[in-house]
Amino acid sequence: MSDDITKIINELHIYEKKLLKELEKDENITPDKIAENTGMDIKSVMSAAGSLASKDIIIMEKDVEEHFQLTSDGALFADEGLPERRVINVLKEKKQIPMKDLMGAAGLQKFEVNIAMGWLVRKNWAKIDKGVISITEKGENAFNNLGSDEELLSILKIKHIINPFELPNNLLKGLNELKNRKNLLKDTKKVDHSFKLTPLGSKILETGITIKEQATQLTHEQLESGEYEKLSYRPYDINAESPNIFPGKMHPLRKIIEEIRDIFLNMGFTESDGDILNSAFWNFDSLFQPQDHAAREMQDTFYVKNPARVDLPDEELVERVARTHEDGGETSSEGWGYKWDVEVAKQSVLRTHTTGISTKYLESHEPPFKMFSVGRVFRRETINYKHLPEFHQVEGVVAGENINFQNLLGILREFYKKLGFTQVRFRPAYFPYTYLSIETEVFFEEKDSWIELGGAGMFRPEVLKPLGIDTPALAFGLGIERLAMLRYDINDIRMLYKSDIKWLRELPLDKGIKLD
Ligand SMILES: N[C@@H](Cc1ccccc1)C(=O)O
Repeated sequence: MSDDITKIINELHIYEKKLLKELEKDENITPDKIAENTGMDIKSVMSAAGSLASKDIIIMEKDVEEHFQLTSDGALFADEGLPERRVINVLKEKKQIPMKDLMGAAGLQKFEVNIAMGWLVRKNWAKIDKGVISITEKGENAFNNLGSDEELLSILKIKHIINPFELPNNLLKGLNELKNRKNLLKDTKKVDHSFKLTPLGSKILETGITIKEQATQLTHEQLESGEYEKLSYRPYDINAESPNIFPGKMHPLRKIIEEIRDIFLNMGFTESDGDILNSAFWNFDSLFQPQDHAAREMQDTFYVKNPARVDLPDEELVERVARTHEDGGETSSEGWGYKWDVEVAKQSVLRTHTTGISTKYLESHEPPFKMFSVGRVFRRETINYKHLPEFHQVEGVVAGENINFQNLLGILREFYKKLGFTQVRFRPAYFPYTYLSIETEVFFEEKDSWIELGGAGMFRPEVLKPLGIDTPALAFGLGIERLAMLRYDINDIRMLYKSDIKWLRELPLDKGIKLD
C-alpha cells in the first residue's frame, strides 16, 4: 500500500502537489486563494483539481449561490410603493373610485394600471363592480400593514442584493411573492468550488509530499555536464489513456498493389508498363482478336474521340499481324478468313486489359524472360457493388524454350499462395489469344465459395509468330480489386474508391493471412 502511495505521489504534477499543500494548510481554502498563494492562474488550479479529483485524491464540491436584485421596475416600485398600495392609499379615504379615474387619482403610470387592478383583486383589497372600484375590509386593514412582499422590497432598496438563505421565513414568503410577479427581480447565480480531501488524499499528505522543481526539457549543457543525473523527473504513467492518432498511410488498394509487385519482383520478374490510351492494334489485333469480336463492340470498349486514331508500329509487323488474321500467315493456322482493315486497328481505345503490354514486350524482347505489369484497365460496365468501369489488373508473360502449361499453373499457385490464398483451382476457359486457356479461382473460406479472379493461358502461335517469338510463352491477367475486397473483407467494390475516411483510418493494413 505505501508503495502505491509513493507511486501516486511521484506521478503528481507539480501543480497538483502545490494545491495539496495549500489544502493541508487550510482545508477551507478557495480556488482563488490557492491561485493567489501559489502564483498559479485560476485555470491551472482548476485543472490540477480536476486531475486530483479523477484520481480520487480530492472531491470537488460546487456551491451554487443564488442572489436577488431589483430590476428597474422593481426599483421604481421600491421607491413609489407597489401600484396596488398606491391605490389603497387613495381608496382608504375615497372608498370608491371609477375605474377610468384610477390613473389620475392614484398617480399611476399607464402600465401600472393593469398591475394595480390585478393585484387589488388578487389580494382581495378591492372589488370591481360596473366600472367602479370599491375598498374591502381587507383593504381597509392593509392600509396600516405592509405585506411581506413590500417589506422585502424596502430591504432590497437599501441592501440592493440579498441571499435567500439569509432571510427569515416571513421575508422568504415576501421573496416568493415578488418572484411570482413579472419583471421585479433578477437573480444571479454564483458558483463556488471547494475542495475536500478524500481518505486517499489525507494519506498522501500524511506520507508527505515535497515540491521539487522537475526537469521537463533538458538542455545540451545539462546533458554534457552530467547535471541531468541529479535532476528530478516526473515519472510517466504509461497506462494513461491517449488520444487516437491517425497518421498518413498507404491506401489499401495501393498497399495490395505494392505487395503484388513485391511478389513478382521476388519471383524474378521484370516490371514493365504501357499506355492507358492504346491502339486497337495492340489491345486487340496483336492478340489475334478478330475485328468483329464481341469484346470490341462499343458497349464493351471505350473508344476515344480525340485522338480518334493512333499511329501503328512498323509496317512489316502490321502486315504480319494482318496476314495472320486473314489466312494464318506464317503459322500453320488458317486464320479467321476475313479482310483485315488497318483503319479498325488504328482506332484509339482505353485499354480493356493489360495484355497489350505483354504483346508489345514480346515484340521488343528476346526470350527467355519473365515480365509483369500492373495497370488500370477500362470497360463499359454499369457501376454496382461488383463492377466499376475502371479497375486494375496484374499481367504477366513468361517466354522461353521449355516454358509449358505446368509452369503457368505453378506460377499462379505460387503467386496466390504468397498473397495468402492457398486453395486455387483452374477451369477451362476461352480467349482468342491462348490455348490452353484457363480461368483461375481461389477459395474464400469466410464466404465458403470459389471466386473467379482472372484469365491465363499459353499464347497461341498466331500471337507469337507475327511478334517474332519462336518459343512458347505463358500469360496471365488477373483482377486486383476482387483480391482487395477479399483481403479487406468488403462487399462493395466502390468502397475502394470512396475515400471513406472512417474506414480508411480504422482499417488495419496488415490484415489478412500471414505469409510464411
Ligand atoms: N486479358 C484477359 C486475361 C488473360 C490474360 C492473358 C492470357 C489469358 C487471359 C482478361 O482481361 O481477362
